[in-house]
Amino acid sequence: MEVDMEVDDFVTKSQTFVSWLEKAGVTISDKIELADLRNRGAGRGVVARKDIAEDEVLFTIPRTSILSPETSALPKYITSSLEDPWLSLILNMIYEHQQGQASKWQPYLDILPQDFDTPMFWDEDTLSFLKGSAVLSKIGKSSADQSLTTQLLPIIRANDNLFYGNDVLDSELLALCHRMASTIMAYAFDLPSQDGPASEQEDGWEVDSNASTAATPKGMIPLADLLNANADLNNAKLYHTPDAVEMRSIKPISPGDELLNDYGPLPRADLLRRYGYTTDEYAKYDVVEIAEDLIFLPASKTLGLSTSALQERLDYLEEHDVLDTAYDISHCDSKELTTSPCPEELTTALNALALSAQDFKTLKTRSKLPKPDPNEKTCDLLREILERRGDMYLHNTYTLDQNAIDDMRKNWNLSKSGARRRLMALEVICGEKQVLAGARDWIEERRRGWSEAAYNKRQAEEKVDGARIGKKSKR
Ligand SMILES: C[S@@+](CC[C@H](N)C(=O)[O-])C[C@H]1O[C@@H](n2cnc3c(N)ncnc32)[C@H](O)[C@@H]1O
Repeated sequence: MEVDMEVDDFVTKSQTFVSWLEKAGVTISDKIELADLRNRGAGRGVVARKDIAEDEVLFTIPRTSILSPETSALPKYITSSLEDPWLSLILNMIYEHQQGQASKWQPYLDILPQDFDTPMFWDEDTLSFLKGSAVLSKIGKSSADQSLTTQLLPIIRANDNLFYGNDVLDSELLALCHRMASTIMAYAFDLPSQDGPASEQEDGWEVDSNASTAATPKGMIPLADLLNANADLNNAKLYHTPDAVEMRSIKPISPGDELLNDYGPLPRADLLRRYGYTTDEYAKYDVVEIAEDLIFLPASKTLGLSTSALQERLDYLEEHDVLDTAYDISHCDSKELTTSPCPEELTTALNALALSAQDFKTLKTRSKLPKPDPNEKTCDLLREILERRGDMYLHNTYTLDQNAIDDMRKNWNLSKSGARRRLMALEVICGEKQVLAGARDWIEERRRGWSEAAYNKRQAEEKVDGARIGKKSKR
């Protein structure tokens, strides 16, 4: 009975939303429709009803229907003190949410999620399944609590004529702020300025996700944000025109196929942190982040560098923009020895550390950097660094996790959020361990290449020497 009511509610909300879109001036191609994808754990999505060619407009949304600080009925002066566009949008969404039926966006707000699977909402026990992943330090619950509490709550309290905050506890308001923040993280788009050169383009311009900064204005774009994502099957893209946004196909789409956006090359840890889900298609973007404290000091000890010598080299690398607080190790093909799993900056830095005092002095005099290609010494250092990094996970092997994942996928009830979250955590961890294992294999392969080359060289030298001796003895 409860399930049926839930189904009805889901369907009714979808229908009300679709009727609202029409009233809001959204034009939708008759080749697509909203779909219920809960059976594959993907909520709502948009699917093709008919064949769609490349570069067809799938829907157009007037800028006036985008929910943003520009369009919300919340007076502008309320958010004028907020420099962060995220905070501004959170406040505008809270305002529109509290307006209920009086809000222009109510049918849209009604279909947005109220619960999230992002680690921000996990309990400590479930979070412990992510042990070892750098994502744990990026969840940022306490810093979010801090900025929401110190920047938004006072504005809500001070404007009780606009917000319904007075009969609500701080903890409830904070929970509402978090809900809106998480919605924005998974649903909002960057909104490029209406002015500027891009608006002169005739065909509209696509949002360049690389150009996104913390200061780029954000907005909630109804329907555009109902597209799910797939790193491999991306077939639609959002374009901006001066007065509207358009979703267009970027390849032919067949009836029944889902319209899929691309959230960018996100490792599964970030997909989980921002969107609260993981899929295998994003496994290729998995990385292992290694913090500097696991790298330079331990490497200097292995190399027998004094503290002052280490500092001198780090200062030099800093001057040349090579130092970072952390480096990402990525997937690699261990047979493809030219493509390293380590970023060039890391290899360059380790090569600089491994130089003799005299060679480092010469490098400095010439104001040069070592090549980013690892040599035998740096490979040894890298091997140690990867070992140390691997020790941060619960088990330094991924077979155990892979078995657990297979078991969970087969036998666990994944409609329960606890089970789902544990599975996603394990997928993240297992992916990272696989990256580490690949990097280790790559290093071993490289070392094998060197040993073989050294062996062949020795053999060749011995042959030459043998021939010489032979010649001598003949004489
Ligand atoms: C921009 S919304 C897409 C619309 C969403 N499905 C809904 O029902 O509201 C992003 C959210 O959709 C879900 N999602 C997106 N792509 C997915 C996929 N390939 N598989 C499962 N869930 C996905 C995630 O929960 C994510 O946080």
